Amino acid sequence: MTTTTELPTLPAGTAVNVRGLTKTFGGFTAVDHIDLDVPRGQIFGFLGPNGSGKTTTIRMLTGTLRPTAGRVRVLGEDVVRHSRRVAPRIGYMSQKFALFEDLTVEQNLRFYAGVYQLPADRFLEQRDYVLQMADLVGREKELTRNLSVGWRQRLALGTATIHDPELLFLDEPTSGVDPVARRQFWDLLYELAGRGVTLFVTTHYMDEAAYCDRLAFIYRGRLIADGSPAELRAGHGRPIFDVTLTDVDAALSWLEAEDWVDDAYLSGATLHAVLPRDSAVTGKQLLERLAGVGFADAAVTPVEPSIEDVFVNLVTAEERAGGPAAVSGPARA
Ligand SMILES: Nc1ncnc2c1ncn2[C@@H]1O[C@H](COP(=O)(O)OP(=O)(O)OP(=O)(O)O)[C@@H](O)[C@H]1O
Repeated sequence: MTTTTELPTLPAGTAVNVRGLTKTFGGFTAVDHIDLDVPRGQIFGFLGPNGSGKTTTIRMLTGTLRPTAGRVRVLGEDVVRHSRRVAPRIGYMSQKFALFEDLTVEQNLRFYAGVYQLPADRFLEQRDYVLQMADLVGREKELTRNLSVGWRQRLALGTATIHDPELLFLDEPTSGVDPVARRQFWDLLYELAGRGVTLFVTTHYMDEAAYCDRLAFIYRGRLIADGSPAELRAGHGRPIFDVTLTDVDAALSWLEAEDWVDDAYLSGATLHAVLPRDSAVTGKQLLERLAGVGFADAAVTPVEPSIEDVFVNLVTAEERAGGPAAVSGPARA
């Protein structure tokens, strides 16, 4: 049942404050007692694999889905009780880009300005800003259906910000676009953050984590860590070696079976071998052991943990501790 008691006062600098947020669909728990605090003016990255509960969380934060339990406060308002007060102050760019294909770029912007009841003069001001910010100047009259995915993504950002929101939720905004367009899109997000907009961004691209001020990891509906990228990396605390060689699959199997190796997995084209926190095994010894079992062409380099390493480590720990059985739940109702 949703809590309806008055909530205690929050520090002024908090954009999102969530306690015990839970959503169940039938017998399946998609979001499981999440606590979150997002400071104003920050880029907050909400990371997790497909089906981990990111969209369900965002929908509860934006007031479009009622929580099964828990408290949600956005910009100081209780979203469950006062979603109408919050709506004009937030923007939401959904995973599927809610754009009208048969309308032009400008008509889409005008439509969303209408949804937010922007006065005509304010619309003109905001339209000019959004077109310039999203680099859409000159494309005002183009039909949305004729735009490439990258341009649609920019237009979707434009429609989500046409009313100049204080807080913007972006659900996998860079999904399905090439790495160059992804990088350029992040530049747009930095521009918005530079104007003081708080950004809550979900992604399953681990490299995008580095662009965020603060991160939270969700896995199977549960929050398994949060902190700044530096804090999360420092918390990893175990030696990692990058292993390059020809027979990656065989080396992976061998490393996984060795009891002096904590974890081994593919990281891009190379292998990462994670040793226990108190391991005395050096890179040179690891190389010798690999050579000793026939991996003669192996090269070993010590590396600092990336955010992906941190996430793999957390997921492994969660699984060893016996988390819920399946990442995917039932089909959507
Ligand atoms: N309306 C619904 N009815 C039943 N199950 C649902 C519903 N919405 C979401 N789910 C399930 O809840 C789980 C979390 O889904 P959610 O969309 O929040 O994940 P996600 O992390 O956003 O992943 P993706 O990026 O793939 O959308 C999934 O197992 C999904 O199938």
